[in-house]
Amino acid sequence: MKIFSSEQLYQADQITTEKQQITPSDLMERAGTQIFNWLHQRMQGAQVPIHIFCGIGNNGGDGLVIGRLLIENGYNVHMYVVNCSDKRSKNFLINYDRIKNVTKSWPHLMTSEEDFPEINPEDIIIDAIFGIGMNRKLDGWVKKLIQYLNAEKAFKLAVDMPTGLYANEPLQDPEAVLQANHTLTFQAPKLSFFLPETGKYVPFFEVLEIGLDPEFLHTTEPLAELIAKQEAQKFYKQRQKFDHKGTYGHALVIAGSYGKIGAAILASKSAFKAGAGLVTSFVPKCGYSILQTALPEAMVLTDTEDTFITDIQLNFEPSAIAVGMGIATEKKTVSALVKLFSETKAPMVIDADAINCISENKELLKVLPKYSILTPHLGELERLLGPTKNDFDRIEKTKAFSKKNDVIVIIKGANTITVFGDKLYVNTTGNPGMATAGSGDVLSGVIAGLLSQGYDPLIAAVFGVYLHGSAGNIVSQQVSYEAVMASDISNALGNAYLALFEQEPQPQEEPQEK
Ligand SMILES: NC(=O)C1=CN([C@@H]2O[C@H](COP(=O)(O)OP(=O)(O)OC[C@H]3O[C@@H](n4cnc5c(N)ncnc54)[C@H](OP(=O)(O)O)[C@@H]3O)[C@@H](O)[C@H]2O)[C@@H](O)CC1
Ligand SMILES: Nc1ncnc2c1ncn2[C@@H]1O[C@H](COP(=O)(O)OP(=O)(O)O)[C@@H](O)[C@H]1O
Ligand SMILES: [K+]
Repeated sequence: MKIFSSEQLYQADQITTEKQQITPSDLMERAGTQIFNWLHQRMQGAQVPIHIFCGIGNNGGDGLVIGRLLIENGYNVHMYVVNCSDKRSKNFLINYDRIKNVTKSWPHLMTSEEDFPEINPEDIIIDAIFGIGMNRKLDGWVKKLIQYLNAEKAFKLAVDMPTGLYANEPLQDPEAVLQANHTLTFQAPKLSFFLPETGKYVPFFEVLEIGLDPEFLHTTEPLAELIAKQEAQKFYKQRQKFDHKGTYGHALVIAGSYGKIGAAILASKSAFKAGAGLVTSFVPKCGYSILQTALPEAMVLTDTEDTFITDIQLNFEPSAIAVGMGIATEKKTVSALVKLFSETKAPMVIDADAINCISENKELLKVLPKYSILTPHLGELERLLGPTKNDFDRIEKTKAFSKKNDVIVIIKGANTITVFGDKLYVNTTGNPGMATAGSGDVLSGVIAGLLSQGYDPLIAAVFGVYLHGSAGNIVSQQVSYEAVMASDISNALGNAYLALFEQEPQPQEEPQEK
């Protein structure tokens, strides 16, 4: 699914009305009707008080449409206009006027704190104050209204987006954002829904299609691509009957130091689980017996040094490499990386301490192999790029880094984002159970396993992140978030592959009346 910017959505809006020869208020009617249908299906006429707060732009216009349709269908509706400006949009006014046709109780005009209504915990609040058109900080009584609504226990449903958030810009005032329980967003999710500073205000959302021009949606390069099952399925490469282990490549995992040999085991095992034909683990000498015992399928090469890596001597040509997990940042390890980066042709995942080595020794950037995949968590990313002001600034700086160095960067987090030049891929799988030691090592192994099977680096990155999160979801459903361990995620990779093509359970049909 595509994530469009607010500018692109306005453009889509305009093209749609032109091509479909409809008015903007027809489009607003579609949008409002979708939300009404959503509510009607769930409420089935229940007389719970519904408080609709409408701004003075088109988000407010949507709120007026929803209110009209609810009133027409006999719901218990209370409408308010958050009258923060006299500059009401044309389509707001059209729908303001239409309210007359269905009720004698005109929406309550709010102009100060004195107008805040009483709301009970079991009521419903609909936030149609601002959507993608909010263009400055909320202040005065409007900010107080948001805080007043946040303090209420009533269920809060945001129309298009919670008031106070921008679709694709950083948050300005965390104290002036509606804490929606659920958001119904039109046509495409917004980037801010997926970033830590803003996504916390969008715990649940659904996308409602409003029939924007399919050609525009199809041909426009989006701000970002959302990767869910449907997208991930397309990446999968079917195995052929006469394939043999050579077909799936020989992955090399360079990992571990004294006390951190587990990182090498987790990554090597995950490379196997992702489908690599052969896996060799390169570790300091102290890791030899540990690896041979813990992972008999892997071949092991060792450094001359006992406790950390100093010189990576190979006796084969790897088809893919994952390097850096638990290797520490000793001077000799940095020299080994310089040599590896300069001499190796295989596609490479660069993780953890290998990223820290780059941050501390910028000369490594000069030899960074093109199309390498860097997998930093936020701490590692900031060490690499320097401090960033907010989530959006971080993305922009990562894009610039990716372009400058011709590499793919995976920003790990709740919604991991893969960055390649201006392209962004936002992952949808994963859960807080994965915030556990070693889960990043598993990811590096998975991506190396995909690379070794011949997946293109960008696809290996995006698909690997999806599979890794999906495996994490499978584990957490079995054992709780708390009990997820990295080795469980690795073990669940097989089920993550199976889940890719599993049919979603169909909703049970109501039994027919005899
Ligand atoms: N294609 C689509 O996606 C479709 C979108 N649709 C809907 O339209 C919504 C976007 O509508 P929109 O452009 O009218 O913007 P909206 O969010 O109502 O606010 C703008 C108004 O608020 C004002 N204003 C701004 N900031 C302010 C502030 N801090 N404090 C005070 N005032 C402030 C600003 O005034 P001004 O800056 O001119 O003073 C302007 O009047 C979108 O979210 C969706 O719900 C559907 O109907 C159909 C298809
Ligand atoms: N709250 C979360 N939701 C989803 N995924 C998460 C969450 N927290 C962590 N993860 C995932 O777990 C992995 C953690 O990686 P990392 O921090 O490098 O772990 P480690 O260094 O211990 O191996 C990343 O892939 C990240 O996306
Ligand atoms: K809203």
